[in-house]
Amino acid sequence: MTAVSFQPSVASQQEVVLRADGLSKRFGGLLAVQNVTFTQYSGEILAVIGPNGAGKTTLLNLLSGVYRPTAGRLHLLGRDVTGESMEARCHAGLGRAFQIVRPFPEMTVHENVTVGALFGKAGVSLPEARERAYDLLERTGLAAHAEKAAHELTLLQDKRLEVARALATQPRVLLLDEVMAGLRPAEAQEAVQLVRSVQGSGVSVLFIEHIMPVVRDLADRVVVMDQGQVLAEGTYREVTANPQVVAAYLGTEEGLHA
Ligand SMILES: Nc1ncnc2c1ncn2[C@@H]1O[C@H](COP(=O)(O)OP(=O)(O)OP(=O)(O)O)[C@@H](O)[C@H]1O
Repeated sequence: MTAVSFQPSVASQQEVVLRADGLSKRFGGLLAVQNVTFTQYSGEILAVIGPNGAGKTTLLNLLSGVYRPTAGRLHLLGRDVTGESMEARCHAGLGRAFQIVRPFPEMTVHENVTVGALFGKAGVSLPEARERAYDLLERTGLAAHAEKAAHELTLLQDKRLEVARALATQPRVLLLDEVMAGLRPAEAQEAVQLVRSVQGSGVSVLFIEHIMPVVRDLADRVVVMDQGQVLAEGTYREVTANPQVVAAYLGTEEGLHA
């Protein structure tokens, strides 16, 4: 398989926020991620898609520092973070929101986000963290629920809380792991607006998503993975017209848009 080289003309003028060079991850006999190379530019929304088992979650775990790569390097904002922990990457500007939301259930919504603010950057005082948390609750549409216990939230509100907690760490790059999963179409549209507003605040977003209309609406660029490798890279229109991509999704256009 050959990865399609893609050089965005405008983005190439911009700062590189994330650069993966030949990232690989082996689990025993399985190369779950193989020689993955891509660049993300400042302000871009980059989607990572691919059929089940393609290696997307493993790649996200390599980016956020859950796993160390078997081979390859990762640069965050020009700095080599390959050997650094999740915490160090978080302090360096990488935030992550998870598919399975795990807030502290007995703490209030506001307290949950305050914890994120305290965790993210060294030297943030408690009053500053509390202030930032209120600001983020406004931005993520949760202000009216600030004093509720986190376990009282609906699924959509949970996802908003997860994004607010990740933003509280003041990331330059936000990784989103299938945050639309389980949402009804109208709720997914609300979540799309939230991600757009995150981008509007100057944060670059890299997301894994199975829901193709969400990918179409959000992604400036799409990286398609299959069997651990980058199969194609380009705009949504380019990658969905690529016969190799169509073939990877069960060999039919319907598979791609299912
Ligand atoms: N911790 C692990 N140990 C062993 N194998 C693993 C581990 N994590 C993932 N794998 C394997 O690596 C391959 C890629 O899995 P991964 O979860 O990254 O794919 P994915 O694209 O995220 O899939 P999905 O869309 O179904 O979530 C799969 O074959 C999976 O079984």
